Amino acid sequence: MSTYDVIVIGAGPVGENVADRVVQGGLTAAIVERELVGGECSYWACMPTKALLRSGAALRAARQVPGAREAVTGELDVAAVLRRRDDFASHWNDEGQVSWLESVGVPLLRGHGRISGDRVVEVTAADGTTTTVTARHAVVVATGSGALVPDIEGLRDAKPWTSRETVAAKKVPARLAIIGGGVVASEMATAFSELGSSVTMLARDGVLHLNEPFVGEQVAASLQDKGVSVRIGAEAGSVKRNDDGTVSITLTDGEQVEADELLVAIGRTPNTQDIGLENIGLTPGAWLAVDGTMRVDGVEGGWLYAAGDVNRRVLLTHQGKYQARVVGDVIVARVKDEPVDDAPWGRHAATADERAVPQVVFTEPEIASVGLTAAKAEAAGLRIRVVDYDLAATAGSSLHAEDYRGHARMVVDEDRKVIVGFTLVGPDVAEMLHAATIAVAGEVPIDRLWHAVPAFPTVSEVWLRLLEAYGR
Ligand SMILES: Cc1cc2nc3c(=O)[nH]c(=O)nc-3n(C[C@H](O)[C@H](O)[C@H](O)COP(=O)(O)OP(=O)(O)OC[C@H]3O[C@@H](n4cnc5c(N)ncnc54)[C@H](O)[C@@H]3O)c2cc1C
Ligand SMILES: NC(=O)c1ccc[n+]([C@@H]2O[C@H](COP(=O)([O-])OP(=O)(O)OC[C@H]3O[C@@H](n4cnc5c(N)ncnc54)[C@H](O)[C@@H]3O)[C@@H](O)[C@H]2O)c1
Repeated sequence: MSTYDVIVIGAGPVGENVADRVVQGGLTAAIVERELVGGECSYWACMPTKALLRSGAALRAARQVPGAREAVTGELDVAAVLRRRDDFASHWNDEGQVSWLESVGVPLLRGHGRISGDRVVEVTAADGTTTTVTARHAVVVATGSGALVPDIEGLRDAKPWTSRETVAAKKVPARLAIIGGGVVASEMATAFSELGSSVTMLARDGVLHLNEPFVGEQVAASLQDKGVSVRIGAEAGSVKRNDDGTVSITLTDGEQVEADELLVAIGRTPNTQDIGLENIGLTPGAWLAVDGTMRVDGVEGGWLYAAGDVNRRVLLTHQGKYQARVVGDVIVARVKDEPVDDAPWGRHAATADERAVPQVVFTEPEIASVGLTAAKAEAAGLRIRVVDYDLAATAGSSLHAEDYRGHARMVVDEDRKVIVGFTLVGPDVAEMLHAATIAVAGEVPIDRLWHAVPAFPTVSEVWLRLLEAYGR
């Protein structure tokens, strides 16, 4: 039996960062991983999806600028795009990340981790051997999430693609159907239509419908321009994999959709089914509810923490890594009996999870947003003012691309005169997002923002236009 100060279960981006932070704080930590060190993000999510999307975006960008456009004489090289994707997924080999763990002094325990009692974790290796490790102070669950597959008749038997199979696809299907209208569905519809698939998107609840309304409208319109059949309101009733390998989807209105592959992208389920939660009075398969310092609710002694996707606060890598820094620091503070600062915006509170989550969706157009939408701000009881501006109406955007189309929205809390939400839609808006994140997280007063002068001629001049529209 080995003992460490902290044991982390799951070496995705979040678990890795928890372990690193704990060790930086002077404690010992070991990490348990059953698959690849680096987790979903490195091999089947963020990195390979963005690699699949980037070549198409670069081609579009060149085609939107006269002079460059004339130099583009061909179409996307699909094989080269897939090779680049393979490189960004490190060929599904985690040697690089294992070396990093070694370099930061975190032992890796390969195998499936299960909590068998208070602060005790059993690790079952691939050959079936089991090792028991004990944590002196804390166990952190960072086991992430997997694709949710709904109970639709015939769906599981039809062996649909989840995000994993789609992201790692060796060839591009001629016809791809997608159930879902969220982030994965929208990004993969963009990527695969640009790689040559004929895509049908069954977006029961709309396209990116949790964002500002203009987001889904613009993304749906652009997908349609690419030839994607965007079926808002369409719901799959049953699914069948045919003898010739194709898939037939019967919609609830009776219509039939035929495809070569079917991607199911309707959200995530927590990886907590088989981690021993029943041994400590928690429910297997449930999301782990946590307090503001990521300590799991209802565990006597307060030794269990959960960070990243598994706590359902925000299912994004950067936000999970932010939680990891909070967890690592708060465990160290508690062990060393140092003050815990878990007040809003304190060092040991993941306040931004509720107030300032940035996200970029790499569709065409790109979506960059932070904080609350107007609808969510109103639902939260804030007295707001919404300011909109046409992103195409700046000198910077007209230079950036011919026929630039985009939109910006700023949501102002009228009682505090600070921005609580910001959304940008348009080509290459991703890199403009951090200014908005700073304004929202920093609660920068509108009056002071007038002194943050955007450089001319950049697209970010939209900040000045939004302030002018708001008035002084
Ligand atoms: C297609 C797709 C694209 C995405 N794109 C983006 C993006 O562009 N930007 C972004 O911010 N987010 C993106 N996300 C979300 C992002 O991937 C997740 O938020 C992130 O991976 C969560 O990190 P995590 O460490 O919590 O979990 P994971 O990355 O899921 O890692 C959990 C790790 O725990 C291991 N594990 C699980 N159970 C056990 C066990 N019992 N014992 C041992 N090990 C275990 C798993 O093998 C895994 O390695 C995307 C998601 C998907 C599906
Ligand atoms: N660029 C990024 O930041 C990025 C990219 C991909 C994924 N992600 C993360 O991964 C997570 C998972 O993405 P996702 O797209 O699977 O989930 P999602 O929650 O973004 O979207 C799921 C969609 O499916 C719909 N839906 C739910 N049940 C359905 C059903 N039975 N039939 C039809 N539609 C149904 C929902 O209304 C929603 O529109 C997201 O939370 C996101 O944060 C992020």
